[in-house]
Amino acid sequence: MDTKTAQELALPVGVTLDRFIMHSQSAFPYATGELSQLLRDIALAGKIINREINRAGLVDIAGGNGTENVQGENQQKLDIVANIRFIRALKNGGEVCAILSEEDEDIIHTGNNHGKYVVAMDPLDGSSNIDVNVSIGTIFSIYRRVTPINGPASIDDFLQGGRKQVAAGYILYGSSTMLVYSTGDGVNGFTFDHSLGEFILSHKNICSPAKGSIYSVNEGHFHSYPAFVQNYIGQCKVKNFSARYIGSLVGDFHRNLLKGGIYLYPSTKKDPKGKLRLLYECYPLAFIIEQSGGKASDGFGCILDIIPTSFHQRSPVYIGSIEMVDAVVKA
Ligand SMILES: O=P(O)(O)OC[C@H]1O[C@](O)(COP(=O)(O)O)[C@@H](O)[C@@H]1O
Ligand SMILES: [Mg+2]
Ligand SMILES: [Mg+2]
Repeated sequence: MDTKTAQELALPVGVTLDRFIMHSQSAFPYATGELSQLLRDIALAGKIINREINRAGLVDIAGGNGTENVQGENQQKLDIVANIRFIRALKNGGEVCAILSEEDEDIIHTGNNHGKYVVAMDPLDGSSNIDVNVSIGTIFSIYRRVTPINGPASIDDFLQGGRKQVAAGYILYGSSTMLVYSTGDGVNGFTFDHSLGEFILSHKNICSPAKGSIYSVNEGHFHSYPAFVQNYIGQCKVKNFSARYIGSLVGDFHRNLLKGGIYLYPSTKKDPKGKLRLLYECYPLAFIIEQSGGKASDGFGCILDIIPTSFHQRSPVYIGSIEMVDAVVKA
């Protein structure tokens, strides 16, 4: 008979997100728990959206909705479902006084005027991949409000600039579901354990490798990219780098964050400002990549130093391993 120790018989389940948040909070003696609660609300919304995504093909929430968002893009049903689920979770959580979403033109006031935080979000990233079972995600960015508590939030709360984010992250709905975030003290990743219904710490203190050999860019637009980008793509081919592009920013970003690589969405003749949105795509991922030792540039300077002027403004973005981002802007 093979006798096992208690430890072997009952392997620890690992550190739950809840415990990790509590532990991180205890490092800040004056913390009052609102940001911790907000992170839990985001995790809850992520679990609900994950469930909706997993069963989208079984219930009638797959495909287009026949409506357009403020960007003039055709909304997928899941774009709208994810948007509603996130807004509801943040409203009910009580810590967020206002939300800016890719799917809505203007600020969404939650009615929690006592709330200290505002959230900018891309509820469903990689919409073109929803119906074809390719990884998609949610991206979020959190600011402490600058307008007085107990009054309504305003545009000033959202146009503070990327370096004023107090936390940011994403949820990746892929072969596993992961929540990756930072509160300015390193980057950690949590994998969703369906059987427990818990996010469990699986990637502690993620560091972006300084070098990489993966480049992610839509080469279909090659001829309308600026010369330095065309040069850089040429250099990647000469060096036999691997081209990996799934068309979901969160999925491409996450792979390159772990393995080393660069994601590029340059300006094009059609979109001189690029495609991606500064406040809820570029800023939050730039926050994560800088916290992990990588870099995010618009081709001229750091993404986090761009002064924001409008809710849905776009920016070219080159993000990933520091030596690769330095190389593209010099190409
Ligand atoms: O089809 P393209 O032009 O390569 O663009 C793909 C990019 O656009 C996006 O889908 C934009 O995000 P949304 O899906 O949230 O609108 C990114 O996820 C992706 O990297
Ligand atoms: Mg997006
Ligand atoms: Mg989106």
